[in-house]
Amino acid sequence: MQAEKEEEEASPEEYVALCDFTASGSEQLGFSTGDKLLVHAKPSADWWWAELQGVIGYVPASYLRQDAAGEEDDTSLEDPWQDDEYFGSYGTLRLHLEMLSDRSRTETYRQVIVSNSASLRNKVVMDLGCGTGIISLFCAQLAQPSVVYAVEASSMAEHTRQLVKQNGCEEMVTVLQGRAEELELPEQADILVSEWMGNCLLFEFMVESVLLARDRWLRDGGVMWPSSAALTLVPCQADSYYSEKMAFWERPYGLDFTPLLPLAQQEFFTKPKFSHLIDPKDCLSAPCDVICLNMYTVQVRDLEEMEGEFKFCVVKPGVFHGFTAWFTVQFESLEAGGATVELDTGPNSDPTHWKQTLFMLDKPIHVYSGDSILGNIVLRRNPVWRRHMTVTLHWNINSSSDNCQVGTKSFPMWR
Ligand SMILES: NC(=[NH2+])NCCC[C@H]1O[C@@H](n2cnc3c(N)ncnc32)[C@H](O)[C@@H]1O
Repeated sequence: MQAEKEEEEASPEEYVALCDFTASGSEQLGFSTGDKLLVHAKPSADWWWAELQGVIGYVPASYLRQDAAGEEDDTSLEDPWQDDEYFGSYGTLRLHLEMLSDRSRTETYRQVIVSNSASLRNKVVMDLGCGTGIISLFCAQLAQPSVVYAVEASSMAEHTRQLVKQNGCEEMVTVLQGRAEELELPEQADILVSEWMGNCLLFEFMVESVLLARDRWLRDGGVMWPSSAALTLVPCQADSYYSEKMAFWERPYGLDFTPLLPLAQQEFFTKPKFSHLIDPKDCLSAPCDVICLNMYTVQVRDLEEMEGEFKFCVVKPGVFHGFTAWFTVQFESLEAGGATVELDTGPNSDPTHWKQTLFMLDKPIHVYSGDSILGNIVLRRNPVWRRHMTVTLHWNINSSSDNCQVGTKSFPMWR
C-alpha cells in the first residue's frame, strides 16, 4: 500500500477571537475576545486545531475571524448586534410599508385589541418595537388603556410621535425612543405587546429584547402578547424551485452544463430560501410543531440552542426536496376563559410577508406512502453575530421500499 504521504502542515494562519470561548473538555482551547490564535488545521467546518500562547486545542471556527497580517485595528470587531444596520433599516419606510401592507399580520393585532378592549380599560400597555405605532394607535382608538408606552429604537420614533398627534392619541400614547431593554419606563406594564417575530420565528432575535423587557417592566401577573409561539416544520416537494436552480444546468440550449451542478448546489441550496410560498399539495405529510415558546417562562439563555424532534408519516408518494418551516403565535385573552387569537403564517392561512422558509436537501429523495421521516431540528444562535443562527436538520427515512436513509445538513441564517 502506498505510504501515506505525510501531509505537510501549511504555515498556521492568524485569526482573531470575536468573543470569549470557555473550553468544555481537555481537547478544547479557551480564549478571550481579541486574542490572536494560530490556526494549524481545519479538520471540520465547525472545529479547528489552534494555538494560543503555546497551548493547543480545538476552537469553534465561528468565533474567529481571519486577521489580516498585523492589523492592529481592534475597533474593526463590528457590533455583534449590527445595530447601526438593523435600526437603520427600520428608520426608513420600506420595512414598515411591508409590515403594514401585511393585512393578515396587522389585522390579527387589531383583532387582539378589539376582542380585549373592555379588559384593556385603565391598563398600562408597553408596545415594544412599535415602528410606526400601529398597535399603539389601535389600543388608543379601540380601547381605553390608561397609557400606552410606544417604544421604538430607530429614528422612526420621531415620525411615530407625529402620527400619534395627527390621530389625536397623544393623551394616551407616549412614544419613547431607545432600546426597550435599556430605557426607563415610568412604570411597570400590565401588558407587553410586540410584533417581534422574524423569519423562522427567531431570526433577528428581537425576541431577546422582549424577554429582557418582560423581566424588567412586566408587572407580576402581567400579560405577554404574543403569549406563546411555535415553529412548525413539514417535509415537502419543491419541484419548480429545484428545476429552476438545479435541473436547469442539465441541458440549457442543448448544451451540457452539468459540471456546474456542484456550484449551483453550493450557491442556491446552502442557505435557506426566505419568502418561499409552499403549495399545500407539496406537503408530503402533516406538519409538526417542533419548537414551542412559552413567552412567560422562556429565558434568554434558552435561545442559544433550541432543539425539537419530529416524526412525519408520508401520506403520498413524491420527491422529498427539503423541509419548509413557518410559525404561529397565540394571544391569550385578558379574560379568563376568553378566546385565544392566533396568527398562523403557514400554507393553509392567508399569506403573510414572512411567507415560509425552505431548506433544500443536497439530493432529492423519492419517498412513498407509509414511509416515515424521523429526526430533529436544532436552532443554534450565532455566538458572534447575535441576530443570526444556524439551523441543523437531521433526518432518518424508514422506507419499506428502500433501505433506510440518514442525512444531516446545516443552514446558516445568514452568517
Ligand atoms: N417582527 C420583526 N422582525 N420586526 C418588526 C418590528 C421591528 C420594530 O421594532 C424595533 N425594535 C427592534 N428591537 C428593538 C428594541 N430592542 N427596542 C426598541 N425597538 C426595537 C425596530 O426598530 C422596528 O421598528
